[in-house]
Amino acid sequence: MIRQLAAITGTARVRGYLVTLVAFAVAQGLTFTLIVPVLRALFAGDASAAWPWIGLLAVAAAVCGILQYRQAVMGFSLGLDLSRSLYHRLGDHLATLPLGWFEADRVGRIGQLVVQGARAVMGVPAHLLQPLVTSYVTPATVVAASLFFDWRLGTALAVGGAVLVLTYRYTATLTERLDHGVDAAMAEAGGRVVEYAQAQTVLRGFGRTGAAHAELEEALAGQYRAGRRLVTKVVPGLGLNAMAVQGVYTVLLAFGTYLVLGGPLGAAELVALLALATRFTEPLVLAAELGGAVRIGRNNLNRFAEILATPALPEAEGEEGKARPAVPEAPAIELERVTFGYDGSPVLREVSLRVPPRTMTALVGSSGSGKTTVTRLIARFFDVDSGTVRVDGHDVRDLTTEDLMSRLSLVFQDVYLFDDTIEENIRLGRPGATDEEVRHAAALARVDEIVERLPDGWATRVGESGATLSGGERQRVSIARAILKDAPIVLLDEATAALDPENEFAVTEALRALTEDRTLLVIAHRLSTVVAADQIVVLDGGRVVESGDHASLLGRDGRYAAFWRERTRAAGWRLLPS
Ligand SMILES: Nc1ncnc2c1ncn2[C@@H]1O[C@H](COP(=O)(O)OP(=O)(O)OP(=O)(O)O)[C@@H](O)[C@H]1O
Repeated sequence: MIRQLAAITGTARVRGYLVTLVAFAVAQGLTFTLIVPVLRALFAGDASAAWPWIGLLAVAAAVCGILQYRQAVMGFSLGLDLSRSLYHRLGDHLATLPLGWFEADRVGRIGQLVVQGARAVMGVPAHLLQPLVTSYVTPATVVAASLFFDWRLGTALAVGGAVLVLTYRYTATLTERLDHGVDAAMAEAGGRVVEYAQAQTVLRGFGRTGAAHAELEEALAGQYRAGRRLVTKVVPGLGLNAMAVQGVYTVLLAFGTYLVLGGPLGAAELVALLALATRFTEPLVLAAELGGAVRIGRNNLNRFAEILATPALPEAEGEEGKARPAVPEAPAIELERVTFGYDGSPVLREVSLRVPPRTMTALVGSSGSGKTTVTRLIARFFDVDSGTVRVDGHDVRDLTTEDLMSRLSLVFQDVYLFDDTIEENIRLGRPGATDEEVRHAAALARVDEIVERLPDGWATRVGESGATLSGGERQRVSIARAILKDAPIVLLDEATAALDPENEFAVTEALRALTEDRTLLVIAHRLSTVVAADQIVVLDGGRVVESGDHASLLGRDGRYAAFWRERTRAAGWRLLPS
């Protein structure tokens, strides 16, 4: 855990904190132990011999107080720096990760980690390291200092301490294994509750009202079972710990009394022994209780470390803000024998296609044939396994992210709108755009019609993820963004969901404004788009099986002709002889 902390905030900071902590714990142990000479002098009736020790005790207590203050300040500031540094490093690293890494469940987990995990990690120095270090160093100092004053006293405390540490270690291992089970069961139950809440529309729509949701019930039962197993182990463990404390205490008392009666130990030492035993067991009990919290802290640090260790896409060298000129005569988009798989098995196999500048290419194919994957590779969400993806004649790996993205507008189906005004959501397309330019793009995408209906017009916030807008309206805002961005190449995934006639018309108009005089690669779902394309590329099982224009492909009577017949039948169209 210390190594992980050092990796995040720097070795020197952590080392400085640990040194202060150890100094504080030693000072605390010495302060406790100085009671021995004081008591010894007082019991001997020699007050003048007691005063120097009392003076030393006061100095040690003052030093201890100063060090305690110092380590507390250092611990809290280290915690704050830790969370700040984690946020920064996480933010910097996320910006370099492949876009394809950001799947919905990952984003959810990052959210959880940032909110809960960072808070837990923040408390690690002050709430975990401090008690842990003092729990062991203070008793060890007490033992060492007692040995100096009286070897029998020191030996008795050392043996008692060792018995307690061993007992606590044993009970900790009993619960440690079960802790993992409880963690997993709690995570599963938490996930199921969230899923249950999110799936309410579906559940109610299919008559599954009330609490009857088998997966949730099973997860909650699993959590209960894991909790019970933990209780059955923890309670005996706690009992064993308590018995060990009482046992050590009793044995120390009996042993001390025996030594006093036998002569070698004085009453002062016996009182000191019992007083020290009390101070001594407290930190050890605390250390035993901290086991679970240490594991949680370590797990959270591990989760952060895992994200930070995710390799970034290698970034090409290039001058900031400077785009490479397009290679003359090169296709705007070119895939050359591209093979790619998300997790090993290829999803695209030897795919080659060329999209000349200012033409429209339609990608068609059955669900899962790889259409979306082609567009993701062009936008470099991932790097290809083999082959090359070129934009304006350059391998996308040779373009900086900024340069590549300045050439592309992505209009995909999962439109993300921020909880801000429509205007600001559109401005995301080009942050430096003037109000007039934003309004102009909005008008071309027919977003101004939406704004007229909103209660506060342009100032209306669209809610989280644009929740107050319909699917078609959200898409129009995303098209307005792309119009404002004014990139020469547009990658478009046409809406599959049926839009109402008004939205359908508006979206078609908006797309016309966006795609005019641009290079367009579209995952086509509408037959009118397919017919209008300069080139149609048919994908099947990750391979290009046919390409050409509508008439030539129909004439070939192959896969495309079959696709066309099926789609026209489904849409209620009749295929007219050409
Ligand atoms: N992030 C991912 N991780 C793993 N596999 C994926 C991922 N995205 C897609 N796939 C798989 O890759 C294959 C191609 O998916 P892709 O989304 O490119 O197809 P598609 O032709 O666009 O399908 P659809 O028309 O249904 O959107 C599918 O088998 C899919 O399960």
